[in-house]
Amino acid sequence: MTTILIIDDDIEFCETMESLVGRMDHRCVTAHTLKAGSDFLAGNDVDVVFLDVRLPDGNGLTALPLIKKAPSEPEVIILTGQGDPDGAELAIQGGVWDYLVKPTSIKQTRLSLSRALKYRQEKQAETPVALNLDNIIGVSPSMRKCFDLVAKAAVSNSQVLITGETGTGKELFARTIHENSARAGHNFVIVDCASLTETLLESTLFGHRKGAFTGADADRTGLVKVADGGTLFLDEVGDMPLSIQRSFLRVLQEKRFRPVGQTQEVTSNFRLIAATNRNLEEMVEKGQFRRDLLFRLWAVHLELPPLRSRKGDIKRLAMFFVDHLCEEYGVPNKGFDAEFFETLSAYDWPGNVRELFNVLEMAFITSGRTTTLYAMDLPSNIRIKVAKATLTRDSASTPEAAPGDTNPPVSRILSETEAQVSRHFGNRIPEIKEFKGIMEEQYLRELIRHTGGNAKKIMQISGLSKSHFYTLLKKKEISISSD
Ligand SMILES: Nc1ncnc2c1ncn2[C@@H]1O[C@H](COP(=O)(O)OP(=O)(O)OP(=O)(O)O)[C@@H](O)[C@H]1O
Repeated sequence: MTTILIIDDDIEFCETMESLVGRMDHRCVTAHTLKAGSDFLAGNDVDVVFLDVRLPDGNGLTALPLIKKAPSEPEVIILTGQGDPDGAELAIQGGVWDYLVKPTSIKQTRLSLSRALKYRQEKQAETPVALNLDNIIGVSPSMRKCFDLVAKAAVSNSQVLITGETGTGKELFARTIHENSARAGHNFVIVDCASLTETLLESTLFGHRKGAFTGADADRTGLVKVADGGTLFLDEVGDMPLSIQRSFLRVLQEKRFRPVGQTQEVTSNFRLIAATNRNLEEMVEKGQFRRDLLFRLWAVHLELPPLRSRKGDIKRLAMFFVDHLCEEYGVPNKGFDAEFFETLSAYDWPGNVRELFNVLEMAFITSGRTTTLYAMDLPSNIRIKVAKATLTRDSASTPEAAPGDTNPPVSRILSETEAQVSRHFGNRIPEIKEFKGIMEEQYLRELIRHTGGNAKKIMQISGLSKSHFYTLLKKKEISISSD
């Protein structure tokens, strides 16, 4: 459903907008401060933001760049009490869709909103959808942005620079770009610049003739040549010595090079994807990386987010990887106890997806033949860190705050339902009874979690009678203490 966010401190105006937007069949959310609006944008998909200029905690125009950079990259319409030509100019330069001065007519507001939404729809339809992303898991807005870039990179031939912390999937994304590109029928060649000495890196990249240096007892084809027609993936490019950066820049420009000890040049039509977890701009400033090479590398820049900033993906990644382990070990699929996921989401994952997969494999092995994975199966160092962090957080937060999870409860119910449905039914649409059953179960689990199992709050929020609530728990086999 299309979501419209109104950031305005005029409560009466917000109510008028809510009714206008509601009549257009869109969801409308209001925020009366910049902070409340930004918090909502950080965790939710928003299509259009109506933004006031003078707000109690700051100026809307100053906050515009941050609002435009929110994960869902919303369109922005400025709706201000004071018309100001300079402000309008500033806003348009900042990429706003429209600049309206209050009071505006209903017709004008509707028209502006409809146009912004139409533009957004067209913009989103531009993304190629035929990508094969079978091995990449992620539904968070930041990952969806990465998929859009993968799609653009796959249809182009330009250099790609992938940055991100260790274990965020740089190699996986590089391979995915290659496999979705016109070069897929040729080699995907990996060179790890960090693991080779300067001399070895040079001969690995460009090849050498027999006898070119001590130990060169046979001709060797360089990996740049092996990547002819395909993709060369330079991992840890920040570790490439300056002397090789110079020769490599020439190879990138001319697509020809001379193997060590050979007089004739060799050509190679390769596409370069480079990756690093280092800050190349900083390295350029310190004279450790060539600026001209950096400019060449980042024709397309894909920045992979750390796992701790997209905790909504942890559950799907875990289900994907444990299913894969079950298949590999030839055992029936395993289920998960709710606390298992809670512990995973409460941990910070400094080693990102690689660390998550290692931990899951340990838990999988510990669980032996049992058909469910419990938090107890996780390595004790993780459980201890989570327990300590939760204790510190609990003493400072409200009882309703779930550890490590910043999504609103309704989003959690919906995303849990979606995950369960896709797990059980794949692409098939379930019967309505089955679907309702799953949704009902997720609602109950979230309700218990949100209230910490407090019966009075449960009845207040849900409107259920005690007996009805306990009948439902029994039917769904949910125990209030373990959930
Ligand atoms: N979004 C994802 N979906 C599924 N698997 C993922 C995802 N991201 C990473 N992985 C898996 O995590 C592991 C680490 O990924 P990868 O080696 O690509 O990370 P990296 O960023 O290149 O790490 P490093 O910087 O240490 O070289 C791999 O097993 C990869 O398949």
